[in-house]
Amino acid sequence: MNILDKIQSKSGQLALLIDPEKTKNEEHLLELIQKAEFALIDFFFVGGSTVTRKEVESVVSKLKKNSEIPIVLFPGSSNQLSEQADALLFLNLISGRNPDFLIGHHVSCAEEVLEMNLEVIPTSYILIDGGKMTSVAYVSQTTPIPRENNSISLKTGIAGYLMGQKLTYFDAGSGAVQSVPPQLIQELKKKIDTPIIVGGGIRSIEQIEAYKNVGANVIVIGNKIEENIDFLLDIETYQKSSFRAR
Ligand SMILES: CC(C)=CCC/C(C)=C/CC/C(C)=C/CC/C(C)=C/COP(=O)(O)OP(=O)(O)O
Ligand SMILES: O=P(O)(O)OC[C@@H](O)CO
Ligand SMILES: [Mg+2]
Repeated sequence: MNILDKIQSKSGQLALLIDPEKTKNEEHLLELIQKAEFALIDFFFVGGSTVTRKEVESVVSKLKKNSEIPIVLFPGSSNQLSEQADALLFLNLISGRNPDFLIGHHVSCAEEVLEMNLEVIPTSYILIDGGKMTSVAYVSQTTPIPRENNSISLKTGIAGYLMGQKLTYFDAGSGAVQSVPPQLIQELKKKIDTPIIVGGGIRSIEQIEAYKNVGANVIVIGNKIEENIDFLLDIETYQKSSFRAR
């Protein structure tokens, strides 16, 4: 099954966001992989707003060597590529109006990406205000959509779909204080049939459950696990109890 089909296949899948700038120690990465496997994590997302190609390649090759969990590139720029990954989110930052993040990075890496053996997934990337300035907003020099304005967020999601994007990623930004309103996902799900990813500031099993219930296909967790790797043990317990309940 390709990665987009796997994303589409059900709601409530989990992605662990690995920031290569914060995983330079191999021992730590191996512990992360082992705990992620026990926790039945569905995807590794790899990327960051200020990461170099060398850092991406090094982390991806270690993940590939030590795990079967699919690796999805979540790039902050046109140089965050690695042929050893399984898929690339070809992000279009459509909540913003910065041409570099709408088309510039894409042109820079176009020929190279076309020749790579990667599944390329055209993705609407929509930043929602998460209650603090985030690295992504700063680096991309874009303004997130006001959190309470579901109408703009919804229309942006629909516009991306009409432009042919295969996936919508709502992000409140790494370390957000408030995560994306679940209601937004519920509303967009009623209107379009492509899958939805949500991330930014997700720190509890209750939030994971809430996003799963509104039909989010993939729920991304980064900072919470960077701060406390044992949150993966809570996820393991949750996953095993929800599998039993089926
Ligand atoms: C087409 C290609 C290859 C790239 C597109 C480039 C675009 C449009 C990127 C979107 C904007 C952006 C900068 C996204 C970064 C996403 C990301 C991996 C965020 C993770 O945030 P961190 O950088 O980890 O934040 P911290 O500083 O909190 O760690
Ligand atoms: O690090 P956190 O806050 O979990 O955010 C994950 C990701 O969606 C950020 O782009
Ligand atoms: Mg980070």
